[in-house]
Amino acid sequence: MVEPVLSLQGLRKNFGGLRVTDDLSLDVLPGELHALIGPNGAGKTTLINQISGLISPDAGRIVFCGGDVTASAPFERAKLGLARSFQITSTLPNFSALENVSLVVQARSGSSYRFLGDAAKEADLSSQAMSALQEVGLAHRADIQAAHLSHGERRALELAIALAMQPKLLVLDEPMAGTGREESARLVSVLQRLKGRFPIVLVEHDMQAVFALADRVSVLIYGRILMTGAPASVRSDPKVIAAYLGDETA
Ligand SMILES: Nc1ncnc2c1ncn2[C@@H]1O[C@H](COP(=O)(O)OP(=O)(O)OP(=O)(O)O)[C@@H](O)[C@H]1O
Repeated sequence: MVEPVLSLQGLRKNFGGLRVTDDLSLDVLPGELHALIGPNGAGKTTLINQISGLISPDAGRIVFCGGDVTASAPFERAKLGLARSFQITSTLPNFSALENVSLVVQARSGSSYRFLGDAAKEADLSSQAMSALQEVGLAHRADIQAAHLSHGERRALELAIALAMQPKLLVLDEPMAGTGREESARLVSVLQRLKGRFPIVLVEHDMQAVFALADRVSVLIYGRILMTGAPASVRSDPKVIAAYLGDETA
């Protein structure tokens, strides 16, 4: 049996009297792009906040790469390789695209630069950061301040930052939100290229993107998984159509 990279086991979360995560179990397998879809208020953000450690579940367990991280802080999970890219862009606006990625490469590499001189260190940081920018199609914008990038380019920059972290799991919270049709298509093709290298959990309302990218889709309704399956079977499932997709499949 394949060991899941991430295993959510019987998670439960209440906000006051409202049960937002309801005995939820879900496995993310090596290399898969696992999309999480569902109507507004279904509990998707609350769930990924529990995965990244911003919110503690009231009950249940979160196992990441074989270890129990239920009680671990977000930075501890990040150190283990759990990378999350936020719904609201989180780049440093006054730094160039290259500097934004270089900072992450530097933080990750840490003490491995101890024996290098400043110039060699600088060159190595830049070349690693540049190759992450290349992978997301932003190399030609390397010297532009993040504040001056388009919305879609900033989303791509976030992906480059996530790549530079060399994650064991990448959690993406609505990467297509606020992007136009063209930018969204460009992000889909970047994700097409990245997928398979590490598992990705993708929360996204753009169903075209979800069905183009996902290996498996989980549908969340009222804090519960209604169904997990291949995109084609989810898309044609009467329960899913009734609860969420409606006309979107037409
Ligand atoms: N900190 C909180 N305190 C109280 N209620 C909350 C809190 N965070 C979320 N909720 C409620 O929990 C429910 C699920 O919210 P959540 O943001 O997880 O849904 P979602 O599926 O991500 O929605 P969307 O697609 O609109 O982003 C909603 O009813 C929301 O109002």
